[in-house]
Amino acid sequence: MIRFENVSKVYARGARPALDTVSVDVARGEFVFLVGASGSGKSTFLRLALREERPTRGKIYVAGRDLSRLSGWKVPSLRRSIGMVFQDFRLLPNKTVYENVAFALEVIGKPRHAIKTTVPEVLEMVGLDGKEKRRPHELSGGEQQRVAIARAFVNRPPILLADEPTGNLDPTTSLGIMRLLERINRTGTTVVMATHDDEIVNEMRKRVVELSAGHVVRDEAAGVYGERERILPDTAASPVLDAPGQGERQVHRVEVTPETGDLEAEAAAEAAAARASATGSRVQRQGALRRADRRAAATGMTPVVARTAEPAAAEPVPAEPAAAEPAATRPLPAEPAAPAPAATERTPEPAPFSYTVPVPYAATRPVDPSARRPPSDADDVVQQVLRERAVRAGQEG
Ligand SMILES: Nc1ncnc2c1ncn2[C@@H]1O[C@H](COP(=O)(O)OP(=O)(O)OP(=O)(O)O)[C@@H](O)[C@H]1O
Repeated sequence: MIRFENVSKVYARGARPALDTVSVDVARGEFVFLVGASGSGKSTFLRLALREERPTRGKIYVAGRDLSRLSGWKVPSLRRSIGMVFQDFRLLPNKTVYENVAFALEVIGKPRHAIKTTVPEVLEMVGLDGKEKRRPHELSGGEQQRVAIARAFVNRPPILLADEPTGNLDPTTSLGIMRLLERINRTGTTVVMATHDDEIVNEMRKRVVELSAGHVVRDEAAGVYGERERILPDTAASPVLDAPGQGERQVHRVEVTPETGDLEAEAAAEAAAARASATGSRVQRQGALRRADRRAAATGMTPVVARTAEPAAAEPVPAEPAAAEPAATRPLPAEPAAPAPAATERTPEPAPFSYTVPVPYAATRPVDPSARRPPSDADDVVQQVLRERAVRAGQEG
């Protein structure tokens, strides 16, 4: 259904190939996770399959078409056979849920009566019946992603490509989205999903293709996410706080060191710190770190980096299962335990645990405010911490 033969892609100003001699064959009806560090080439792979980019070398076949021979006027026909879902939903803000989905059919010239029957069906399938008249800003992040999936799937394309579709969502909502994508896959649709979500990849046990600096370094049936340390070295910089089997959980005081003055990045960093210090499991904390990294990235900042971690206190806990344990024996971790109201109040010793948002990078990704997650408890905590900090600063000043 999708075949890359020795495909390389060098962007005009790229220092190195974004993809380098990549060969991947995705059969009809498969579900494939594309994993790899930021910049490893996942989105480039998806864009090439969509003919948004053209390869520098190599051949790409999608839905029976040789993309190198596809003339420009046939590209819309190719794209009709591919549904695309993005991390930031990309809904039309002034259109209702119904209109957003109907629009995808209108632009390909579907008759009005067909649209009238198809749209309600697909909205019911994604669990949004009753919300047809809402606009995107009146929906939660998960609901917005469901609309985006409905829009991508309403034409029943044989292929669905998803670029970090759960990147802006909390774990429970992400799980619902994954169930939906799995259902779509069971209808026979081939799904290729780029993701950093290790919990989901480990849970679902689908084929995993791992990219590293533009090379395929792993192609594994029923695979797992892989070594986080290798794929995401920034979170690996954080020593594992309670390694499995050691039987000890460490409680940490949290100090956040934002260097940018950017409130949103600061909030994201602080949420990471607060969540990471909450007494959850190792897997939960790693999930919290990852989500906070994503949130920091969504604000246009580099991911949160854990710099140091030392124990401030210890309490016994039972040993944890390893993250890579088979899905059958490891339920998807729950949302991390609610962080303490102010992490800094939980232990008396200062700053053994420190986070920083090192360098802002000029917004390479525009931030769509409508794509942001609705506020969570953790956000309230962040706001409270920031308010307290402002009060303290006022007192000291
Ligand atoms: N339009 C572009 N022009 C120049 N270089 C680009 C362009 N798009 C991507 N790149 C570069 O190509 C490489 C691969 O980028 P790509 O977006 O495919 O990675 P990714 O694995 O999807 O990353 P992420 O997980 O952060 O989304 C990176 O080095 C990136 O900087």
